[in-house]
Amino acid sequence: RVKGVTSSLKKALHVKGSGDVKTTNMTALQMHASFFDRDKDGIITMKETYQGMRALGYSYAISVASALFINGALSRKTRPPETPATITLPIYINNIKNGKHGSDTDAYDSNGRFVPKKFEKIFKKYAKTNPNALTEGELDNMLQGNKDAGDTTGQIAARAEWNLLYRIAKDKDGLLQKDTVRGVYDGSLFFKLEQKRLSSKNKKT
Ligand code: HEM
Repeated sequence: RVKGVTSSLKKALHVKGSGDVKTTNMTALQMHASFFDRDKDGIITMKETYQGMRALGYSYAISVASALFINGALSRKTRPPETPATITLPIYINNIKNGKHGSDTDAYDSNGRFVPKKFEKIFKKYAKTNPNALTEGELDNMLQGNKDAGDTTGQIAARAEWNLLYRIAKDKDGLLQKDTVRGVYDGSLFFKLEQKRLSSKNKKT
């Protein structure tokens, strides 16, 4: 259960009423991926990855490249054995834990559940300037520190994930706040950022 969840997240997860969101059947990693499942059918097509990225404010080029890379990397890993491969490279949210790679923070366990201790460790170890935020340099130190030997793929994937995050989620001082990073793990940050963009667009028109 996620307490204090925003109304936008509830809406996005199709939850009605004022109680907590029941996410008992979803791991944090499944919720992270679910933002991109625009039609909520459990599958993320390349088009949906692209649309999700655009909704977060990424450029056309970054969104196209991310859709190709992310779906390219995760479709085969998450496809159920009985399901035939297709060139549209869908990602299957049920099996998203199979998309985990090395050189990460371990804040998702092997089942895709959130591990608070590992999340806290990020800030204890690397947030030297401010206890509750990472500077760009500290983020780089973290990526260096998380490197597993001989794991080029994991290192590239981890760098891509954190660079993408930094781009849209840094504050006006260039800091990645702890609360913000927490929101990436259950996907709530994505819903919040989309909502923020939508409401600022509406104000302009
Ligand atoms: C704007 C888009 C995205 C951003 C900013 C982002 C960011 C992140 C971050 C920061 C992590 C944590 C890595 C760590 O703990 O070291 C992560 C993990 C992960 N993300 Fe995303 N992500 C995005 C889109 C996606 C999409 C579209 C998918 C697939 C549907 C996805 C699947 C995963 C998976 C499988 C992991 C686990 C990696 C691991 O722990 O080994 N992400 N992501």
